[in-house]
Amino acid sequence: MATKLPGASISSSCHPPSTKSSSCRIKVLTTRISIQRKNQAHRRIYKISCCSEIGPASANSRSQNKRPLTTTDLTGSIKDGAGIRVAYQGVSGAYSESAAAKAYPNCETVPCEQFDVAFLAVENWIADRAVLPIENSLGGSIHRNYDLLLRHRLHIVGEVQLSVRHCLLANHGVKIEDLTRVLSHPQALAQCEHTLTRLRVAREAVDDTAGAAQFIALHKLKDTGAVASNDAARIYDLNVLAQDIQDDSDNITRFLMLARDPIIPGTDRPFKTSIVFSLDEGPGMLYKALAVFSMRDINLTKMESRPQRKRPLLQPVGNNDGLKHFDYIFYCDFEASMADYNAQNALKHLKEFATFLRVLGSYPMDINLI
Ligand SMILES: O=C(O)C(=O)C[C@]1(C(=O)O)C=C[C@@H](O)C=C1
Repeated sequence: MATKLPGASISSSCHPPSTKSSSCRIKVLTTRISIQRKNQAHRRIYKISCCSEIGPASANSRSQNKRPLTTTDLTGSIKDGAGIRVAYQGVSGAYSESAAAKAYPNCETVPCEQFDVAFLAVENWIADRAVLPIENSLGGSIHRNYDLLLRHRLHIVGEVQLSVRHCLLANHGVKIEDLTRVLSHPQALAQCEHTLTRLRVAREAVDDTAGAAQFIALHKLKDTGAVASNDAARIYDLNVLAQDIQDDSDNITRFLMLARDPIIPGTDRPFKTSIVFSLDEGPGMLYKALAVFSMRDINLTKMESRPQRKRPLLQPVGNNDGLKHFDYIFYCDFEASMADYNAQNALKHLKEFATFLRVLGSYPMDINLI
């Protein structure tokens, strides 16, 4: 059968990165997304159109003997990830790819150049899910992804916590004392602050940890190392000069899984809900907002404030007429499911005085750390 996707359909001048689905013929393009093909150095440009279509490659490619799908097939495949394409930022060997594999073990991963490309890949049906780092126990929040959550319309459908163990990688024959420079993702460099200071090497930020490993391997650099995973060492054939170089052995990154549609929240296991809201300026406003949770005994697990990009400066009321101050939006995670009346009432209450409120997702908590 032809795969006619609802909403925006996709077209491209080359084949999609999927090796598993070959039944789609893709054409006509307007918006461009560059996605790095897994395990390949070259990049292919994918283009997306709102008016194009995905059709059958040919009548011959249709499978004659396929049995009809059942609901069991669907629920099973979401859980183990079979047939699901998961976009992540970076190249093969990035921690985000490991997070994707933890969430959807048999999924097909789709490497993307930037975080916003991963959002677009899902919005435009190139991928089914995006997996994005949101916070790290040593480095703190990944602000870019907070901003993108608000800018895009995807829903959080899950979270994954991953223990991140960094290695210092170099080409074969290179010794630690040969290194004058180390490349990695800014978060990874921050997580290895002490080790890198001790080594007295210059730090250079690149888009992702595995990209740093790929770069030093490709250019056969003898004076430059990379902070990346054991997987990256294996994939790009690099030597591991040092293991576990993060400042604390408990280095955990929390990733979010995003989808075009929300999941139906349950009460059968621990759930978390993520919201974003804004408030009027005034004393005690944030206190009042947080009280809607505390008075219902709902535990908050994370708060993050970000400047409102469209209204960064506020003209205050009262006698400070000349002064302007910043206007913020608040991201908040709490331990409750939106299927729970208590949580619904808390949000109804918050809505009475919040100037803006959006539920980003209600999803099962990750309680298995790996
Ligand atoms: O560069 C990678 O490998 C990533 O997956 C990104 C990222 C991040 O953005 O925090 C993910 C986990 C680690 O905390 C370091 C880097």
